[in-house]
Amino acid sequence: MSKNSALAPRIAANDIDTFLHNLDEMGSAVLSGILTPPECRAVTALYDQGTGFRSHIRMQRHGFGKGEYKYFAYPLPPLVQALREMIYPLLVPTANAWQEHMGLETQFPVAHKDYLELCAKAGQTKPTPLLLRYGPGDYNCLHQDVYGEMLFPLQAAVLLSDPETDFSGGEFVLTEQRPRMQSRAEVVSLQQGDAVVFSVRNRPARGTRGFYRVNMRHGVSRVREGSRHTLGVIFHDAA
Ligand SMILES: O=C(O)CCC(=O)C(=O)O
Ligand SMILES: [Fe+2]
Repeated sequence: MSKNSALAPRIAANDIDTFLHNLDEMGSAVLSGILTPPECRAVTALYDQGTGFRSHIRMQRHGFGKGEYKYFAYPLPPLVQALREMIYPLLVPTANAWQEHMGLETQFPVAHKDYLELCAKAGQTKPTPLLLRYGPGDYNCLHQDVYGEMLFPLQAAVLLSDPETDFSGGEFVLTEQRPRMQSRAEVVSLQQGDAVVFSVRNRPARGTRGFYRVNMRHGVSRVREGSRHTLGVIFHDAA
Protein backbone atom coordinates (compact mmCIF):
# COMPACT_ATOMS: atom_id res chain seq x y z
CA MET A 1 0.00 0.00 0.00
CA SER A 2 2.97 2.24 0.52
CA LYS A 3 4.23 1.56 -3.00
CA ASN A 4 3.58 4.69 -4.92
CA SER A 5 3.98 3.76 -8.57
CA ALA A 6 4.19 7.43 -9.60
CA LEU A 7 7.45 7.90 -7.66
CA ALA A 8 9.55 5.26 -9.44
CA PRO A 9 9.59 6.92 -12.89
CA ARG A 10 10.30 10.32 -11.33
CA ILE A 11 13.31 8.93 -9.50
CA ALA A 12 14.39 7.07 -12.66
CA ALA A 13 14.07 10.25 -14.78
CA ASN A 14 17.19 11.47 -12.98
CA ASP A 15 20.58 10.36 -14.27
CA ILE A 16 21.21 7.95 -11.41
CA ASP A 17 24.86 7.26 -12.27
CA THR A 18 25.64 10.98 -12.17
CA PHE A 19 23.63 11.35 -8.98
CA LEU A 20 25.55 8.55 -7.25
CA HIS A 21 28.86 9.86 -8.58
CA ASN A 22 28.14 13.34 -7.18
CA LEU A 23 27.06 11.85 -3.87
CA ASP A 24 30.37 10.03 -3.61
CA GLU A 25 32.48 13.01 -4.66
CA MET A 26 30.68 15.79 -2.81
CA GLY A 27 28.69 14.11 -0.04
CA SER A 28 25.46 15.48 -1.51
CA ALA A 29 23.47 15.28 -4.74
CA VAL A 30 20.04 16.28 -6.00
CA LEU A 31 17.18 14.13 -7.27
CA SER A 32 14.99 16.58 -9.13
CA GLY A 33 11.25 16.53 -9.59
CA ILE A 34 10.50 13.90 -6.95
CA LEU A 35 7.20 15.45 -5.85
CA THR A 36 4.77 17.46 -7.99
CA PRO A 37 3.68 20.95 -6.86
CA PRO A 38 0.22 19.63 -5.79
CA GLU A 39 1.89 16.88 -3.75
CA CYS A 40 4.22 19.46 -2.19
CA ARG A 41 1.22 21.57 -1.20
CA ALA A 42 -0.65 18.53 0.16
CA VAL A 43 2.31 17.47 2.32
CA THR A 44 2.77 21.07 3.52
CA ALA A 45 -0.91 21.20 4.49
CA LEU A 46 -0.40 18.23 6.85
CA TYR A 47 1.55 20.56 9.13
CA ASP A 48 -1.58 22.27 10.43
CA GLN A 49 -3.50 19.04 10.94
CA GLY A 50 -3.89 18.23 14.59
CA THR A 51 -3.04 14.55 14.20
CA GLY A 52 -0.39 12.38 12.62
CA PHE A 53 2.63 13.72 14.52
CA ARG A 54 4.48 12.42 17.58
CA SER A 55 6.14 15.67 18.59
CA HIS A 56 6.42 19.36 17.86
CA ILE A 57 9.74 21.17 18.30
CA ARG A 58 10.24 24.94 18.46
CA MET A 59 13.84 25.28 17.45
CA GLN A 60 14.63 28.45 19.37
CA ARG A 61 13.89 26.75 22.71
CA HIS A 62 16.61 24.21 22.09
CA GLY A 63 19.16 26.51 20.48
CA PHE A 64 18.67 24.70 17.15
CA GLY A 65 17.90 27.89 15.25
CA LYS A 66 14.58 29.61 14.66
CA GLY A 67 11.55 27.92 13.14
CA GLU A 68 9.69 24.75 14.00
CA TYR A 69 9.24 21.15 13.00
CA LYS A 70 7.05 18.14 13.68
CA TYR A 71 8.02 14.48 13.64
CA PHE A 72 5.47 12.24 11.96
CA ALA A 73 3.94 9.39 13.97
CA TYR A 74 3.60 5.86 12.56
CA PRO A 75 1.91 5.00 10.29
CA LEU A 76 3.55 7.61 8.09
CA PRO A 77 1.43 9.32 5.42
CA PRO A 78 1.55 6.98 2.36
CA LEU A 79 3.59 9.39 0.25
CA VAL A 80 6.20 9.86 3.00
CA GLN A 81 6.34 6.10 3.57
CA ALA A 82 6.76 5.49 -0.17
CA LEU A 83 9.57 8.06 -0.45
CA ARG A 84 11.38 6.51 2.49
CA GLU A 85 11.17 2.96 1.11
CA MET A 86 11.97 3.91 -2.47
CA ILE A 87 14.92 6.24 -1.93
CA TYR A 88 16.58 3.95 0.64
CA PRO A 89 17.51 1.07 -1.74
CA LEU A 90 19.01 3.53 -4.21
CA LEU A 91 21.43 4.62 -1.48
CA VAL A 92 22.33 1.24 0.05
CA PRO A 93 25.26 0.44 -2.31
CA THR A 94 26.83 3.86 -1.57
CA ALA A 95 26.14 3.51 2.16
CA ASN A 96 27.72 0.04 2.24
CA ALA A 97 30.77 1.19 0.28
CA TRP A 98 31.18 4.16 2.64
CA GLN A 99 31.03 1.86 5.66
CA GLU A 100 33.78 -0.28 4.20
CA HIS A 101 35.94 2.69 3.30
CA MET A 102 35.55 4.07 6.81
CA GLY A 103 36.43 0.71 8.40
CA LEU A 104 32.94 0.28 9.87
CA GLU A 105 31.52 -3.21 10.08
CA THR A 106 27.79 -2.66 9.76
CA GLN A 107 26.37 -3.31 6.31
CA PHE A 108 22.83 -2.26 5.45
CA PRO A 109 20.11 -4.61 4.17
CA VAL A 110 18.58 -3.83 0.77
CA ALA A 111 15.01 -3.43 2.06
CA HIS A 112 14.17 -0.53 4.36
CA LYS A 113 11.78 -2.62 6.46
CA ASP A 114 14.67 -4.97 7.30
CA TYR A 115 16.80 -2.02 8.36
CA LEU A 116 14.00 -0.74 10.61
CA GLU A 117 13.91 -4.15 12.29
CA LEU A 118 17.60 -3.77 13.11
CA CYS A 119 16.90 -0.29 14.48
CA ALA A 120 14.07 -1.70 16.62
CA LYS A 121 16.36 -4.41 18.03
CA ALA A 122 18.71 -1.61 19.09
CA GLY A 123 15.81 0.22 20.79
CA GLN A 124 15.29 2.78 18.00
CA THR A 125 11.58 2.57 17.21
CA LYS A 126 10.38 6.17 16.85
CA PRO A 127 9.84 7.52 13.35
CA THR A 128 12.25 10.26 12.26
CA PRO A 129 10.63 11.72 9.10
CA LEU A 130 9.69 15.31 9.80
CA LEU A 131 8.07 18.43 8.40
CA LEU A 132 9.85 21.73 8.91
CA ARG A 133 8.41 25.23 8.74
CA TYR A 134 10.41 28.46 8.51
CA GLY A 135 9.06 32.02 8.38
CA PRO A 136 10.86 35.34 7.84
CA GLY A 137 14.05 35.48 9.91
CA ASP A 138 14.06 31.74 10.60
CA TYR A 139 17.06 29.47 10.04
CA ASN A 140 18.35 26.02 10.96
CA CYS A 141 21.75 25.82 12.67
CA LEU A 142 24.34 23.42 11.28
CA HIS A 143 23.68 19.98 12.73
CA GLN A 144 23.77 16.20 12.27
CA ASP A 145 20.66 14.03 12.56
CA VAL A 146 22.02 11.30 14.81
CA TYR A 147 19.39 9.50 16.92
CA GLY A 148 21.32 6.59 18.42
CA GLU A 149 23.90 3.94 17.56
CA MET A 150 22.03 2.87 14.45
CA LEU A 151 22.85 5.40 11.81
CA PHE A 152 22.21 5.17 8.09
CA PRO A 153 24.86 7.52 6.65
CA LEU A 154 22.63 9.28 4.10
CA GLN A 155 19.38 11.21 4.37
CA ALA A 156 17.11 13.23 2.10
CA ALA A 157 15.22 16.52 2.35
CA VAL A 158 12.52 17.56 -0.12
CA LEU A 159 11.87 21.24 -0.71
CA LEU A 160 8.09 21.61 -0.55
CA SER A 161 7.89 25.36 -1.13
CA ASP A 162 8.55 27.18 -4.38
CA PRO A 163 11.62 29.45 -4.19
CA GLU A 164 10.21 31.45 -7.12
CA THR A 165 7.02 32.46 -5.33
CA ASP A 166 6.92 31.32 -1.68
CA PHE A 167 10.14 32.53 -0.06
CA SER A 168 13.57 34.07 -0.52
CA GLY A 169 16.80 33.25 1.32
CA GLY A 170 16.52 29.94 3.14
CA GLU A 171 19.28 28.12 1.24
CA PHE A 172 20.16 24.55 2.12
CA VAL A 173 23.78 24.60 3.33
CA LEU A 174 26.29 21.82 3.92
CA THR A 175 29.68 22.15 5.52
CA GLU A 176 32.47 19.65 5.45
CA GLN A 177 35.44 19.44 7.71
CA ARG A 178 38.51 17.48 6.71
CA PRO A 179 41.29 16.61 9.17
CA ARG A 180 43.70 19.55 9.59
CA MET A 181 41.87 21.67 7.04
CA GLN A 182 39.47 24.58 7.29
CA SER A 183 35.75 23.94 6.74
CA ARG A 184 34.22 24.19 3.30
CA ALA A 185 30.61 25.24 2.70
CA GLU A 186 28.33 24.20 -0.13
CA VAL A 187 24.96 25.76 -0.96
CA VAL A 188 22.55 23.42 -2.72
CA SER A 189 20.04 25.13 -4.92
CA LEU A 190 16.70 23.37 -5.10
CA GLN A 191 13.43 23.79 -6.95
CA GLN A 192 10.07 22.88 -5.47
CA GLY A 193 9.78 19.08 -5.32
CA ASP A 194 13.54 18.41 -5.53
CA ALA A 195 15.22 16.17 -2.98
CA VAL A 196 18.74 16.79 -1.76
CA VAL A 197 20.44 13.61 -0.54
CA PHE A 198 23.40 14.16 1.76
CA SER A 199 25.80 12.68 4.28
CA VAL A 200 24.36 12.56 7.82
CA ARG A 201 27.66 12.72 9.67
CA ASN A 202 30.79 11.16 8.16
CA ARG A 203 31.78 10.13 4.70
CA PRO A 204 34.99 8.76 3.23
CA ALA A 205 37.18 10.83 0.91
CA ARG A 206 40.05 9.36 -1.07
CA GLY A 207 43.47 10.60 -0.02
CA THR A 208 46.97 9.68 -1.17
CA ARG A 209 47.14 6.92 1.45
CA GLY A 210 43.65 5.48 1.33
CA PHE A 211 40.45 6.96 2.67
CA TYR A 212 40.00 9.47 5.46
CA ARG A 213 36.84 10.66 7.19
CA VAL A 214 35.11 13.89 6.32
CA ASN A 215 32.70 15.32 8.91
CA MET A 216 29.60 16.95 7.48
CA ARG A 217 26.84 19.15 8.88
CA HIS A 218 23.78 20.66 7.28
CA GLY A 219 21.49 23.60 7.98
CA VAL A 220 19.43 26.33 6.37
CA SER A 221 20.43 29.98 5.96
CA ARG A 222 18.06 32.72 7.10
CA VAL A 223 14.74 32.98 5.30
CA ARG A 224 14.47 36.58 4.12
CA GLU A 225 10.79 36.65 3.11
CA GLY A 226 7.84 34.30 2.93
CA SER A 227 7.56 30.79 4.26
CA ARG A 228 9.60 27.71 3.50
CA HIS A 229 8.57 24.10 4.19
CA THR A 230 10.63 20.95 3.83
CA LEU A 231 10.10 17.25 4.31
CA GLY A 232 13.03 15.53 5.99
CA VAL A 233 13.48 11.83 5.30
CA ILE A 234 15.88 10.14 7.70
CA PHE A 235 16.27 6.39 7.32
CA HIS A 236 17.20 5.30 10.86
CA ASP A 237 14.57 5.50 13.58
CA ALA A 238 15.11 7.23 16.91
CA ALA A 239 15.58 5.91 20.44
O1 LIG B 1 14.87 22.53 5.94
C1 LIG B 1 15.82 21.98 5.40
O2 LIG B 1 16.11 22.13 4.21
C2 LIG B 1 16.73 21.07 6.21
C3 LIG B 1 15.93 20.20 7.10
C4 LIG B 1 16.76 19.28 7.92
O3 LIG B 1 17.57 19.65 8.71
C5 LIG B 1 16.55 17.84 7.72
O4 LIG B 1 15.74 17.44 6.88
O5 LIG B 1 17.22 17.08 8.40
FE1 LIG C 1 18.52 17.94 9.67
